[in-house]
Amino acid sequence: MSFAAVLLDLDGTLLNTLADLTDATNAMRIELGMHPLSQDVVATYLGKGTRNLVRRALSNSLDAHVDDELLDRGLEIFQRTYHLVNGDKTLLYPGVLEGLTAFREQGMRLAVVTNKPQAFTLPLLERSGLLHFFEHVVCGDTCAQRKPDPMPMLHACDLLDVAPADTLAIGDSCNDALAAKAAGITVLAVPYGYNEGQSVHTLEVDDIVSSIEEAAQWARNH
Ligand SMILES: O=C(O)COP(=O)(O)O
Ligand SMILES: [Mg+2]
Repeated sequence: MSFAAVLLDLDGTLLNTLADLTDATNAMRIELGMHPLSQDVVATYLGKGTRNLVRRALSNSLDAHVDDELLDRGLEIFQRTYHLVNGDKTLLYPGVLEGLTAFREQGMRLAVVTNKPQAFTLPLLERSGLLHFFEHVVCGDTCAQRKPDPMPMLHACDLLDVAPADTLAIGDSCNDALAAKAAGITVLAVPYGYNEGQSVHTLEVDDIVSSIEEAAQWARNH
């Protein structure tokens, strides 16, 4: 089988954004009189978009309820701070440039499908030098639903004018795996990102690859 397009997750797949996200999270917690959290804890709260990160960080738990007033205050502080630090300590994972270049050389169309809101995503892709690889960028606030709903991946397929069956997705979390499977898209996982504290081996994916470069080799052989 050969693929016409590749949909790439952003946080934990292309870019290691954990340090900046932790700084903004802790600026919020400190301003609200709470103690800072470690990067390891914040890593388990990533993946379901900014509002869920803020809710999880305020309650210091994965699924506790936070009242709307506190959530809105937290969100305002988080957004203000993250805009200031977005990209400062962000690093490309090894093999990303090689892999994206190889996909393009194989003639594949590329899009990002991220749960990060657009206001943070586009400046970050620009600053990281990755934006030019992608024909489309679908963000957490582009569609009515975010991953793990299939809607943003199906929207990316529509924008690229490719069938889901001819598309490959690559991500680091259950949100990517579930969205891709529900959309009928082949999906690979990388093991170095953030999967809400779970091993990537628990994911229903077609394979696990060590890098985007290895994903491009995998695509060439399938
Ligand atoms: O913003 C998030 O929660 C994670 O974004 P991602 O979909 O790029 O991993
Ligand atoms: Mg991710």
